[in-house]
Amino acid sequence: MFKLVPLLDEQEVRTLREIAASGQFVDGKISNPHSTIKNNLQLHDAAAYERSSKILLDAMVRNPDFMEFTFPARIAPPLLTRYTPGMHYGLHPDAAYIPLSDGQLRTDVSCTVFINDPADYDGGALHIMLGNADLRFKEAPGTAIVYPSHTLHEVEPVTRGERLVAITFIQSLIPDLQHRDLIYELNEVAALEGGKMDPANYTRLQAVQYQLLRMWRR
Ligand SMILES: O=C(O)CCC(=O)C(=O)O
Ligand SMILES: [Fe+2]
Repeated sequence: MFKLVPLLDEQEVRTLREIAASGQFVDGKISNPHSTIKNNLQLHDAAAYERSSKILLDAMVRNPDFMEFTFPARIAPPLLTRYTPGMHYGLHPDAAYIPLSDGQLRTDVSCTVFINDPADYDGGALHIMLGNADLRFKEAPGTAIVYPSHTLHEVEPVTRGERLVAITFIQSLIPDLQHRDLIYELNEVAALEGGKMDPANYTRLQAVQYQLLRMWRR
């Protein structure tokens, strides 16, 4: 359902901060002109966007936790966004589709990568509602939180300092959240315990894993 993934090393975090420090940011409404709840800044600088999104995409694609949890078919180029005091992003579900240069991407999984230190700002937690439960994330630099795009979530107002994150959206090969979670769990347990199993039973377990993929992977 949710997963925290250690995504970036210190050097990558440093480079992304440098890119943010020298890149031009504009009002985030540029990509949601009719939004009344989005109040943040986003990177708007083609060269900086290309460099930063490549660092983030490369880190995602080589990270087994990220890949095995989200089953990406496509990942939108991650975008650096910044919140200064008074900025926030009100409660919303993510739009079902977002336009990309190579066609629309269906948002199954949303992702925030924390770039600056939580001690550098007050407020600014990513608040996600899961049924009646309220979850708040304000993670260490380099950590990513991945969560289902349909959940209602918000960025609480920043009251001091600066919140710098990268955000992206993933279209999953297994669009159904329950299916994706079940396959992830089954694969995890098989990877952790398979070596200790009677080989004949492990073969039977693999047959189930493969057949579920045939049924649920799109
Ligand atoms: O900044 C974040 O953590 C999330 C932003 C968000 O919800 C969005 O861009 O849709
Ligand atoms: Fe969102």
